Amino acid sequence: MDSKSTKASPILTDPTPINKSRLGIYSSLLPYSQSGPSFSTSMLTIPRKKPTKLDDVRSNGWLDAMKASSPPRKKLLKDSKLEVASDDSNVAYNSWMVKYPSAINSFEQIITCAGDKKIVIFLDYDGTLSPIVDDPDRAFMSADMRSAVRNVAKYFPTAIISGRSRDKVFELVELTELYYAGSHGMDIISPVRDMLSTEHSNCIQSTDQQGKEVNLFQPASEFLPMIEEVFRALVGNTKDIKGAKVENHKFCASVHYRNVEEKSWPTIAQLVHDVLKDYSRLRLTHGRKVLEVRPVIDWDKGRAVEFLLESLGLSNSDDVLPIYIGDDRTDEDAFKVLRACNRGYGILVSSAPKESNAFFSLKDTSEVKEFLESLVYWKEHNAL
Ligand SMILES: O=P(O)(O)OC[C@H]1O[C@H](O[C@H]2O[C@H](CO)[C@@H](O)[C@H](O)[C@H]2O)[C@H](O)[C@@H](O)[C@@H]1O
Repeated sequence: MDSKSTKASPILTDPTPINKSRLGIYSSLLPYSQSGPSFSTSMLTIPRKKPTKLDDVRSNGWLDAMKASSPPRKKLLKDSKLEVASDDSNVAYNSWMVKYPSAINSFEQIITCAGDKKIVIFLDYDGTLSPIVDDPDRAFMSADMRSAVRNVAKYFPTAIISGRSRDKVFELVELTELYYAGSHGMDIISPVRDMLSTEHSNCIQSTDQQGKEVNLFQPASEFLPMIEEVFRALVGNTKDIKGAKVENHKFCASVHYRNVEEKSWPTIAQLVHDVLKDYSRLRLTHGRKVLEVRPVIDWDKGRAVEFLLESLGLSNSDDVLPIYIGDDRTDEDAFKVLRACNRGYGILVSSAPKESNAFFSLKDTSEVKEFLESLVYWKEHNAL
């Protein structure tokens, strides 16, 4: 393996105060700020409440984020009150779709805009290619979805960008014709390009499972032992919480609370917080009923999209139309990149209204499949 690097590392040597804010622990929100009040205390005596065990996660916003982290599953309608509520949510969803139109209904508009441009497809995995299920180990992709992705990849360069480890997502997708980025884009396999490997630090030439020469880019490689250590601590700390599950995704770790009783959410959040407080170079982000622990580096799914476009020789080009389909908060970083450079489209998969940087929406994984199939049909029947 030949490691060449010249460009600055994306690793941020973050000073502690910034890390605290990244963790959501703003000093002004802490019950007992170390810095003290900015006005004279001789004028005013503020009675201070004794901190309780769960104050950290109540004050830093983790709990609110956890409650809002995934749309509730549809309940069976048993009475008329629920029917009214359902009608209301349909109205809310339909008016939300004015801002985020269906990518299926807007298909003509999308392909008109594509014109002769080269379409590049980026796909998230969980909630996009496989429906959200209770057990992350059983989030399988249907055979029809696999076939839709395989067909899309015949005509358009296609990459999967997942929060899971690259190996895990490859095991689930099983398609060798795609490019894969695991650990929220912190572990990327891309085609060999000499120019690229000298521009990015931590980019090395390697071989993939099929023995093909590839570029392996791992901007957070130095965090590997730290994530392993934190993973063990998280497993230990949460072992008595019924339903909790911790996954090691190589450059990040996930703590799932989907199967944990809601009354124990403050406890699990506090236990994760207790581990993280000793790691100022790690931060926490929120996914769908999952707390995600990741390095404080200037790298995310958006940067991964830019990197992959560059690896494919398709960056800075007006004849390229990237389309990114994803359902999660981490996908917003990719939507933002596409919106900021004013090319390509983010498509949010959501059955509930939520603010997004995407341009279009799809309701669920079956609509994702339909959209991918439409692209293939269009390519086979209309494109040159
Ligand atoms: O970037 P993604 O490919 O969407 O991965 C994000 C997380 O996905 C998985 O968790 C989510 O899906 C599970 C299976 O449906 C579900 O049980 C869980 O509640 C969801 O959060 C994965 O297990 C996580 O590690 C990923 O970070």
